[in-house]
Amino acid sequence: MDEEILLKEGKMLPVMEHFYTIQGEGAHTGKAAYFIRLGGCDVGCHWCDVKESWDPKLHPLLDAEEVAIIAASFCKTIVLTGGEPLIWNLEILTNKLKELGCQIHIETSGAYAMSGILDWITLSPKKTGLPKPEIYTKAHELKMIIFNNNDFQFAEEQAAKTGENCKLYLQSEWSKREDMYPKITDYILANPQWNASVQTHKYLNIP
Ligand SMILES: C[S@@+](CC[C@H](N)C(=O)[O-])C[C@H]1O[C@@H](n2cnc3c(N)ncnc32)[C@H](O)[C@@H]1O
Ligand SMILES: Nc1nc2[nH]cc(C(=O)O)c2c(=O)[nH]1
Ligand code: SF4
Ligand SMILES: [Mg+2]
Repeated sequence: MDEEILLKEGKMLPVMEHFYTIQGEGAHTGKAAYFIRLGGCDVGCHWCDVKESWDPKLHPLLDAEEVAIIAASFCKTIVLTGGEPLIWNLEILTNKLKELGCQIHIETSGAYAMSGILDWITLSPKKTGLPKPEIYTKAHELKMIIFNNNDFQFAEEQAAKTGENCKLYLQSEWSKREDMYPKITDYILANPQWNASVQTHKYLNIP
């Protein structure tokens, strides 16, 4: 079968890397998890910390079920990330992970249609590629990146679209952390429905 069909069916996926580490961000910070990072993203965040992921052609096409088997052999908490993982059909990968007893988390901008079985959805909306409307009420946590002062307003606009049980996080863009965490702190103290998220893995020097 040709590559295009295998990708469309989700039998093969462009995998940039897969690794066992500790979830560094959001509600599950501190939890051991196996990360599967899929290549491909056209959302274009100028501060993206994984620009090497953007071109899907640079990453090998791997058999989705084989990757699932490797991941589940390390840990039953799996984080799908990228790149933008929802560019791809996640059905075969997530069906296999469920068969193997995994809880499946996803890190997504929400800019593409949902697919597969997802137990925990971390939605991180971007102005350059807004989420599809259907994902807002499905998200378990909203993680807004604060790069400048205008991003607080954008965070509120996005939070207004989420469901009532969605946890709300503000996370500084990494290079702006010294400027932005004091502002994020003041904001959260005045608006305690928000929580702070920090990229703790970057302090721990782990992947
Ligand atoms: C690399 S993205 C991959 C998943 C998906 N494309 C997304 O943006 O949600 C994983 C997480 O890292 C965040 N992120 C990316 N670059 C960052 C940076 N420079 N500082 C802080 N967070 C960043 C994203 O907003 C997202 O929550
Ligand atoms: N440790 C660790 N935690 C993370 N949480 C979200 C990440 C991502 O790049 O999606 C990430 C990552 O790259 N490493
Ligand atoms: S959507 Fe995610 S992977 Fe894509 S550029 Fe933005 S932060 Fe990077
Ligand atoms: Mg990361």
